[in-house]
Amino acid sequence: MLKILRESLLNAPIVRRGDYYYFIHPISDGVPQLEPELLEEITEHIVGIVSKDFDKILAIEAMGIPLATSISMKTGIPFSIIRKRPYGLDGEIKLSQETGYSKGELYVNDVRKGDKVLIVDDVISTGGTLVSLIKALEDIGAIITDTIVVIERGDGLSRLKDIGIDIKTLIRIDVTENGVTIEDTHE
Ligand SMILES: O=P(O)(O)OC[C@H]1O[C@H](OP(=O)(O)OP(=O)(O)O)[C@H](O)[C@@H]1O
Ligand code: HPA
Repeated sequence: MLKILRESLLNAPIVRRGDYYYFIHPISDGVPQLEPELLEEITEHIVGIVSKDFDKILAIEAMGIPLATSISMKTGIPFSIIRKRPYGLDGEIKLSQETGYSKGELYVNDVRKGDKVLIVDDVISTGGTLVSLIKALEDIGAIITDTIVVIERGDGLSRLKDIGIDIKTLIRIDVTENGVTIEDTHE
């Protein structure tokens, strides 16, 4: 299972971003090109494991977008995007995003109290992005039916668990200067 994802991760190039070993992969970067077979394999898997009662998919810009598009087309459920730039719309919420190699802002629009949302993203690493986003959605009063992330690295998942947030991931990897190793595939 998840054969294409596993093989492609083992071939991922590594670059340094400060002290951070960053892997480059079609799902997390859009380069090398994203083959439809890989997207299909991942989408099938996601649709099979998430709770079915969401009425909106929330994608985190940028690399949550192809995943959300594909899940949306498979389920018929719409998606909106947590953007990196503001629109100034009524009710827009700004939050800080901190990863292992960057700091910035995210802007939530189009989520209301009682909305049942599925959050989707490509990678969890420090967990900084999801901690901020999930707190903001809880403040709005949205119901998070599931959070699904394709690739897990680092201690982000346990950081979320420590504050009572459970998410699902497809694969756990380790990244060093020599490349990616696969620690676990969550079938
Ligand atoms: O767990 P964390 O340490 O917060 O890292 C995870 C975040 O890092 C990437 O975001 P980035 O803004 O680099 O992504 P993009 O390439 O999708 O724009 C990824 O898409 C996650 O949103
Ligand atoms: N590669 C791609 N996307 C990421 C990474 C990484 O190493 N860490 C967090 N998002």
